[in-house]
Amino acid sequence: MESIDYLAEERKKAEFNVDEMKIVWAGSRRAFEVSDYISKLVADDPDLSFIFIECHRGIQGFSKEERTMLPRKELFKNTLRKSAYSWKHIIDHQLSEEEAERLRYFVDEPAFIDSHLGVFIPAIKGQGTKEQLKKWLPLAYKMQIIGCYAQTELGHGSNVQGLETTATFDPRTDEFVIHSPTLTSSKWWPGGLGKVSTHAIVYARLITDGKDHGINGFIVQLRSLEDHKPLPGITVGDIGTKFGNGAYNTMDNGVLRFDHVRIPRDQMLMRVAQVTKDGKYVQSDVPRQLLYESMVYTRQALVTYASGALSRAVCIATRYSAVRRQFGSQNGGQEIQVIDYKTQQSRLFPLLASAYAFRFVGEWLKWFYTDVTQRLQANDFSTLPELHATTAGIKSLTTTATADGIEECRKLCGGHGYLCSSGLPELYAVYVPACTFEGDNVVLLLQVARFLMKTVSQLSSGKKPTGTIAYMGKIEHLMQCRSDVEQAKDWLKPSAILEAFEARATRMSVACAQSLSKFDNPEEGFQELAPDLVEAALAHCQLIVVSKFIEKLQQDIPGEGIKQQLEVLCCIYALFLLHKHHGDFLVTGYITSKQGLFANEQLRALYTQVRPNAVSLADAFNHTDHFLGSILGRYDGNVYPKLYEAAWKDPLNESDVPDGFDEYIRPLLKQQLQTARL
Ligand SMILES: Cc1cc2nc3c(=O)[nH]c(=O)nc-3n(C[C@H](O)[C@H](O)[C@H](O)COP(=O)(O)OP(=O)(O)OC[C@H]3O[C@@H](n4cnc5c(N)ncnc54)[C@H](O)[C@@H]3O)c2cc1C
Repeated sequence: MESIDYLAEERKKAEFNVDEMKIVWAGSRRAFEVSDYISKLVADDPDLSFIFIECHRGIQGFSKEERTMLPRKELFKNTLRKSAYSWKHIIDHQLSEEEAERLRYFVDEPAFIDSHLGVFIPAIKGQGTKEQLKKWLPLAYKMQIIGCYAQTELGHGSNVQGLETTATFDPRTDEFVIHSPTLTSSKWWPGGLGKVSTHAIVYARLITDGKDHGINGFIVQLRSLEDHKPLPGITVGDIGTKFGNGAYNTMDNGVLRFDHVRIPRDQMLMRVAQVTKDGKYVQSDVPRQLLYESMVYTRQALVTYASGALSRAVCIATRYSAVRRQFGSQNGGQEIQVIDYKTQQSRLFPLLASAYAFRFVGEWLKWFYTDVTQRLQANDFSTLPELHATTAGIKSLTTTATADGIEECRKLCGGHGYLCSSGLPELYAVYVPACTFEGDNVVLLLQVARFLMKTVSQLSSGKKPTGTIAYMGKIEHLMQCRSDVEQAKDWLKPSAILEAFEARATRMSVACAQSLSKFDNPEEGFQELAPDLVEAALAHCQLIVVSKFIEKLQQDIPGEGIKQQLEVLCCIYALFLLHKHHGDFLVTGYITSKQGLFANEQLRALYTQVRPNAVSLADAFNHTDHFLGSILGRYDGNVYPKLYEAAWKDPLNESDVPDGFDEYIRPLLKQQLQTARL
């Protein structure tokens, strides 16, 4: 039977070509085609016809339907099955590395394989010598070994220098002895460690000849490759159930302890520093920051994932807001679609705009990361500090905004948003640790602040700032200029927006630097002023996102109405931030309160402009119903019958009379609690 599209009227209102926008969203026609093909491969799961996999309740293929209802052990086993099944797909369909990454993305289930491919392999690539790459990468790429990234300990995460695990060199046997000297030195959190990984990159204090040389990475085998049992001296397990149903509980985040475990000397990752046979510590000319290159890689990737996660929540909330009606029926007509309420628009449309903004800054960050890594190969390390600060800052900004945005989308869906079948609770639960892993978001902004303070302090020495901090080169102008906005529509000019964000960021950084200079001890000053420094760092990062969106619009973007829509979204993103952080712009003296009110007036007008296009802008994300995993966000908008249907699939509804009636409900009703066995 032909299905009805309940959102067809909304789709007819679009003032742009949705198919062309899908390509802009994907980054290129090729990227779109790969994503489209792989997402459908996963959603349709064609191999199911001949593969029979026995599983709890008959779950097969890439189904996600019952994930939030499964007990942890079954959930985890099912994830193992899906990972193996994905790997089989990758081999059977001879998928490229890019396609394989897309496949894992659309399978949409955190698993050990993510740590293996996403951090273990990049860590070896970034920190290993040529010989080490030759030995370990083929094994890892074929999954003959499975690895994880074991840095965080029970006692220390953010403070990497505080890690306690030791790697002491024994020149007699040419080995390192890996040891966990205290309870707090237990490795704690690494994904894939608990139950699956056979190997780990273990970060430990390198000790040779009684001297501590700081933290270094070591490849350590944890489990037998025959029976998967932990090797002698290794204690390893899962750290326990995490937040939410389903969600990140598919991942075996682990705990690991070492009791004097010996590994050969050549399992120390030696690109940055070496230990010779006689125990001499030799630092190479490669900067120590490269030790954390894999974190930089992961952080830039997390920015694109942020746009993906936010776009899912926004897609669900936008479609549902167009389906949902409340109040305002006249003469027996239909009630108002909740998407037409200005309050709904003022909460939803900035998130829609943010999803696009994060997409474009993610695209740019990927380019920047590639550019810096190419320079590194030519021993040019000049842009490495900027890359560190930028990936840290943009990861922090986008993941915080995305986690908050998903929760806002849940609220935008009212009561039904609280049901797991809306897809939003699980999306939030699975996403929110991104604010913590790969660096706590506040700690990351403090790193950006250090970079900014250094930049400001170097301005007087004549060092010309470049790249994302080039704007500081215009410090004299930016410290004294005033906004020339005279009416609301003047805020549509990219130059007006850009100067506002540059002036605000510069003034906040300079104010922090001036306050810092009053302290005799700069470190004490930094601690005291940390909240202001975090705000200055955020202002700088918001400027980057806004400026990259504006830069994107300067490119040639073909397609009917595409550029106009993106211009509207760009202005919504920037003016929403200006409205939200109104105080910053006022206090730093760049705008008057009247100009602030103009920004808000313009914002409201932009919401009206985006309204007819909202559903189509969400369609342009090209999410399949399988990937969205949401009844509220269904493409066809057929929400109510499907919600009703889904309720009856809950295990509680398997019988009319619940298990426990005889023991606990009947005695209550019959006033027999005194004799009941409770
Ligand atoms: C789901 C998940 C997966 C993970 N996967 C891995 C993995 O694969 N491998 C791995 O090694 N680790 C992993 N981790 C660990 C993760 O990297 C750490 O949790 C993270 O770096 C934060 O460190 P922490 O837990 O020590 O937080 P803490 O640093 O203890 O943070 C606690 C609070 O203190 C604040 N704080 C800390 N330092 C400062 C400071 N200098 N100034 C101001 N405030 C500060 C923070 O902002 C935060 O509010 C994972 C964590 C999670 C949640």
